[in-house]
Amino acid sequence: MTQDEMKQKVAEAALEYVRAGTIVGVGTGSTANMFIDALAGMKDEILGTVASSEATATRLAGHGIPVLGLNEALQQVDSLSVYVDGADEFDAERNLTKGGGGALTREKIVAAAAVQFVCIVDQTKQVEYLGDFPLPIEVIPMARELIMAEVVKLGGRPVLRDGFITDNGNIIVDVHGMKIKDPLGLEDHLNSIPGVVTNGIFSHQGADIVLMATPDGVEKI
Ligand SMILES: O=C[C@H](O)[C@H](O)[C@H](O)COP(=O)(O)O
Repeated sequence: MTQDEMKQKVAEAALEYVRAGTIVGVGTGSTANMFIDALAGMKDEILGTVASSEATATRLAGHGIPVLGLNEALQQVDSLSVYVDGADEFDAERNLTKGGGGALTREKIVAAAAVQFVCIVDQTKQVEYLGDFPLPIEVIPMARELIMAEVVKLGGRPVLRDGFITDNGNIIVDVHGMKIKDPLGLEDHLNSIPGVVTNGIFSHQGADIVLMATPDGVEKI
């Protein structure tokens, strides 16, 4: 089975967590895109969606799936019923690294607004420790050098994501070479540096359920 076929299977499996009459948070990336395509079959059953990026909003709208702003949604309901999104890495405690597509900040916000975070991945994303995948940090542009210097002090190798601007108008610094043994502590520490918008460790907003596709089927972790 190819990686794309595994992504397809796990995207379809996530439909089980979509409840009729609710607002659904939708992630960003190639796996989330397959979920969006599958969700199109349920578009008349749900109240609407909240998108974690402009790209996701465009894809949802292309299927005729209603897209609401988060503020608008939370004026109608107390919380989103579920947030479905992919990840770049996950560990046994369902801590995640996200932001390979640069959508980490809005993803974290939408995840925080949902009762349940269902993460959809294929088996290539499973790790013992986060950090093999370079950790993205969304940064206010004027703070770039300050933050890169702080990352070096922590033992990481910061690399500016060349020519990339987030949906929020900021830049991304990818941190290479970190073995992340304390995801919660590093998430908090990096977020305490002035100029950091957020970083791609999802430990506070870790997944409630990871659905992992393997060639033998979809496992629930
Ligand atoms: O910013 C991007 C997101 O965090 C994605 O969820 C993550 O990069 C995984 O994407 P994919 O499903 O394409 O591997």
